[in-house]
Amino acid sequence: VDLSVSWLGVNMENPLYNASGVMCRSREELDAVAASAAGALITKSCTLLPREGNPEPRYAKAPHGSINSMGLPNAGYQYYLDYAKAYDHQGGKPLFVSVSGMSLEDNLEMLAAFRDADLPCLVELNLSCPNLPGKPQIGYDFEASSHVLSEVVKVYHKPFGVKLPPYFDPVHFAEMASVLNSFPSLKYVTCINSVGNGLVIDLDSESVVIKPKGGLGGIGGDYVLPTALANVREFYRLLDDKHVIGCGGVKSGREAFMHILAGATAVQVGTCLYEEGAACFARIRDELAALMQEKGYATLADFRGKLKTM
Ligand SMILES: O=C(O)c1[nH]c(=O)[nH]c(=O)c1I
Repeated sequence: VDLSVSWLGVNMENPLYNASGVMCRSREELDAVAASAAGALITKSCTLLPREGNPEPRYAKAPHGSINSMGLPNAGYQYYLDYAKAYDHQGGKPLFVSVSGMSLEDNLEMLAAFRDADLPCLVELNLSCPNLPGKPQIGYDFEASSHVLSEVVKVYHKPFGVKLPPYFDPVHFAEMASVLNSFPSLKYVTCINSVGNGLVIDLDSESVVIKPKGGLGGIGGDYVLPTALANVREFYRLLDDKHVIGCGGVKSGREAFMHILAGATAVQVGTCLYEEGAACFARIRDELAALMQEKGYATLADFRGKLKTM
């Protein structure tokens, strides 16, 4: 079977890569993803200046997934710009850069720097960090999203993507799709970011499991698969001439297959990568290949977006 994906001028030998935020904050972590069976890699969302992030513990494994309130810890955009400048873009694994400025001005300054560096990597603008106390998720404010994107396209003229929060209402899917469709150079969306502000309780200690925000954090893993699949399918259906990247609940070839069936061009792995390590990519890749073989599909295009309804 052929697991390759070619999209937006990049070629991936398989559709799997890390979710931004997991195994991608340092060059050592990024190199580990690049050295694994992953088909691509994406950096931790970056800010203008380096950030420590929230107090620890700020990530915890939960019975069916994970909770995190990292608070955007990152080395600052220059670090990832330098990594991108040194990266072997011809090596066959596309590098994506995630940008999540603390303000529109910061986003524009970082995007101008990436523009001027004229690198082959694709930029993913994060509109959905749920863990900055006092800062609402841009993606939940349709007017703010439209304003941010209007300013972004004045500065950044190359194709780019956005990381979206999960939506839970058909009216919201339609509203956000309408905003996104008015930006032709916005060529992909990654659905979904963690399900914001969940609360995991440990019964033995009768306590929350992470320190920031009284224990509130973004939820990932098995808990979010149905929501992730719904967002992939709805935006696949509603967006014009854009790709959808699936993220959420992928821990085997089965969930990767589901995301692609729902319309995903490629698929990111977060919680499972955090817990299992980079070996998960070869395992999930092989499971996906076996599933395709079993079902008689030779390529991803044979079943992409072909989810049956009743
Ligand atoms: O807390 C984080 O750093 C974080 N955590 C997430 O779950 N999603 C995000 O986009 C971010 I920027």
